[in-house]
Amino acid sequence: MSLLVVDRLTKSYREGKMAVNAVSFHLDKGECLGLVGESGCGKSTLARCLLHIETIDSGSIMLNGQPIEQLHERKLRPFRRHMQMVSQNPAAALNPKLKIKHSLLDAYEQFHHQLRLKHFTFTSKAAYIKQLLEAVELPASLADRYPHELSGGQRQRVTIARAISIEPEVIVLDEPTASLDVISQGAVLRLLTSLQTHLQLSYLFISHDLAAVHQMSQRILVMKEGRLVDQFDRDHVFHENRHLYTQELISIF
Ligand SMILES: Nc1ncnc2c1ncn2[C@@H]1O[C@H](COP(=O)(O)OP(=O)(O)OP(=O)(O)O)[C@@H](O)[C@H]1O
Repeated sequence: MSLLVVDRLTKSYREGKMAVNAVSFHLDKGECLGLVGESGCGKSTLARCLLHIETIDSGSIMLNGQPIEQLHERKLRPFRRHMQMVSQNPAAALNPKLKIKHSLLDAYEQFHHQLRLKHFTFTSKAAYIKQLLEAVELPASLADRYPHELSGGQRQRVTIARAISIEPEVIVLDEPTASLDVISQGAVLRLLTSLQTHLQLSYLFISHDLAAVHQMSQRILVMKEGRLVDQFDRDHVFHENRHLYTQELISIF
């Protein structure tokens, strides 16, 4: 059974203009599914709909076989811990007034009563924070700093640490390296791949960059103007049957 099944998900902001138009796909356990498309094609809207940050117009979202698209906060809670997001702007994702250690405890404090951690252990706040920082290859000394005292790459590692802190099954990675320089981008992608293996995570990896999507993903979805126009296994990227739009993306690959 697939972990996440999305069926004909549709979202419009304004009458007649679909940001996401009847998008269907599934994500299997342990898989990294790539979603590529140019700016404005609806990738972030799709991500926000999956996380219930946006309401949807129609369609369904099944997580572990349960439909979640209509659930309201109380009933949604048990599912929220299974799906986390890392977004493109770590500066906006972290509260500037909180020290890193407090941001890292945020998800644990919300969900601790329903957690049974397999990889991390919570013996004390300090020990837990140390494990999380280690997992994303950051020094423990960063725990007492504020977000503005970190580099962009370090901040993104903190948001990744926060996402994995409650050991979700799915992480939606929405352009996780968009704000980073090329060297940090490579390092963060390698970290994400290593965490995926160690923590048995499933990713929906969203990017406008086909090269990054190709590096990370076993299967790739291509989105254009709100619709999925192509999907294929990683090894079939150069196949002659690729959609014209995919071929365009490949030409700038
Ligand atoms: N809050 C909003 N209100 C109205 N329209 C929106 C809103 N958010 C996005 N849109 C519109 O929906 C469409 C899809 O935007 P979205 O941000 O999902 O695309 P994207 O592929 O993630 O782009 P980018 O990579 O630049 O973030 C665009 O036409 C955008 O202008």
